[in-house]
Amino acid sequence: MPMAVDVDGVSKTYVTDGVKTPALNAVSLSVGEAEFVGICGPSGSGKSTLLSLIGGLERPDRGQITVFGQDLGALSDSQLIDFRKRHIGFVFQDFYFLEVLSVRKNVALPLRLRRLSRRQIRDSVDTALDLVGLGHVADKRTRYLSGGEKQRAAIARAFIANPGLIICDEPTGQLDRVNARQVLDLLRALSDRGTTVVMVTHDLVAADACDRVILLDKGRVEPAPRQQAHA
Ligand SMILES: Nc1ncnc2c1ncn2[C@@H]1O[C@H](COP(=O)(O)OP(=O)(O)OP(=O)(O)O)[C@@H](O)[C@H]1O
Repeated sequence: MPMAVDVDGVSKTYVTDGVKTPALNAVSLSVGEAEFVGICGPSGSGKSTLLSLIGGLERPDRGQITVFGQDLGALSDSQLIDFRKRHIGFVFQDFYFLEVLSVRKNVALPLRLRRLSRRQIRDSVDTALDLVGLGHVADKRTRYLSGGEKQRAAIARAFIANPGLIICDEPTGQLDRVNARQVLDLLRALSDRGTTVVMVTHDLVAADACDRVILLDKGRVEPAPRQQAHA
């Protein structure tokens, strides 16, 4: 399977007011193209740090992160921003919507950097909103959406520019069972059509929806549990 993400010997320590907090320690892992991978582990184990390093939002102290064959460490800050815009979609718990704008305008934002006509943007946004079941609220301001609707709008915004990789931090964390299922089904559909999905989650149902789960503990990857031999 071709690899979408390669993390090789990555360490990260935060330093705040002279206090060092190790977050990741010699982490190595790979995620295949179109794989849907969950990252689980106790609070403080380094899940969000790993996600932001893979997403190129932060840089590691040591080690190498390669996304679709590109060593992120070899890119300047502006090249990294450009790489993120072209290849990575983000779904965070805080939605970072421009709340005074409509759902349609928020979802269209990643397309504004592309040379597309208004008509092409409108068609893409309509298709994306239909896919996440939000066509009927396209002209509402995002501040008036429910939690589940906001999460689905965030997913539409993450995939509208067709990135190869989508990373999500607790996308079902604040949702009831029905809305969580819808979000997981959407992420599965994206993976089925070739998008790589990496998702941090505490939720067992969400973890169960993944092709594979990577366990972190105290900044290290836990070895995958061995298959139990049945008597
Ligand atoms: N910006 C930061 N500055 C200082 N320390 C940080 C920062 N971000 C994370 N940390 C620390 O790094 C460690 C790993 O944090 P991280 O947020 O990656 O864990 P997590 O597994 O995502 O936790 P949670 O499940 O609670 O969100 C923790 O000890 C945390 O306090």
